[in-house]
Amino acid sequence: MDSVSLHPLSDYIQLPVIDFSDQCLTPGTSKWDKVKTDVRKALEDYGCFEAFFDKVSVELDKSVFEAMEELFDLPTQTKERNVSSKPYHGYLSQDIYESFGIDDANLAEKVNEFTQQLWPDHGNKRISETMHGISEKLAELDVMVRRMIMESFGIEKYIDEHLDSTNYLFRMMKYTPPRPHEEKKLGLPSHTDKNIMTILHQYQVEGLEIQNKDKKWFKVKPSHQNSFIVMVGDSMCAFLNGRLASTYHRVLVTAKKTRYSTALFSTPKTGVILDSPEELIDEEHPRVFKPFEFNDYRDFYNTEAGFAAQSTLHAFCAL
Ligand SMILES: O=C(O)CCC(=O)C(=O)O
Ligand SMILES: [Fe+2]
Repeated sequence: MDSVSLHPLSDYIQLPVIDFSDQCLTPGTSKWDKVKTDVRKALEDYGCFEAFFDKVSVELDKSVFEAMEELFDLPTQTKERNVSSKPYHGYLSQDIYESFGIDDANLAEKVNEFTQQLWPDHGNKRISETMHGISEKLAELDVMVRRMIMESFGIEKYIDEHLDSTNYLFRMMKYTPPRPHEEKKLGLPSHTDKNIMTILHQYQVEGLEIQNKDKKWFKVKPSHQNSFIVMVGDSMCAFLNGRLASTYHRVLVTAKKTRYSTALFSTPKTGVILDSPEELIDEEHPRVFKPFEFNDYRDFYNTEAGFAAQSTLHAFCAL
């Protein structure tokens, strides 16, 4: 982990805010095309944007927050029962950072399996419904954004195949506040997400920071409670032949309050080979990456070389 003392306190950035709350936001409408243009521009400029999305109601948001408090309050031994066959998909704990993971969180039975890991007798219906509820809604947002991105690059004919080749991981994060004598603490070091797209949400306590094109760090402060930060991951970057870059981000905690956040990651399914459609490769845009399988990429990230690389994606598969 890089040393916190190297990080001066960052300024705030106002990311583009894009409104996804319109019930009539459907493909083919002029409203859709306008939002699509904004999404493409924001992702070219920042690799991320703030989505205003009121399909996640204030009540649901509150239930997710309360459920997280309850989950993280469980004894460590219980929390460690959240395991997954995939590395880094289960319960993790390192220094001030702790997190749970739910594979295929948009499917009710998979979320039930998660609560059954923690409460083997009868699961936890309330928490299952809450976590499934938010994952389902955020998956809708993810699908809209990916559809817009693909349309904007003229590769809409691959949308169904692309959507079929991915699944969702939902993670819940807790960051313990720095001790009284500490000004700040790095909760997550600088990284790009390895998956396709990520939708992040922080609960009241800030800490998420992103790097802009000039490599300067900025604190992200969403402008609404119903805001979600939508980010390009390395797999989307590779799929688009590098036409959108993934965003470097980190969590630097300065507040004296516990920070909770959630993330929905759209992720390539096991066995799927990530390759750019031929429409995105021409003389002006030569092929940037070799095709790859996502698990191989994640395994590479877990090696010393992969973790140390300035860009894991380039180190792994750049031509
Ligand atoms: O907690 C956050 O806001 C960010 C989490 C994150 O970047 C990640 O889990 O990859
Ligand atoms: Fe991340």
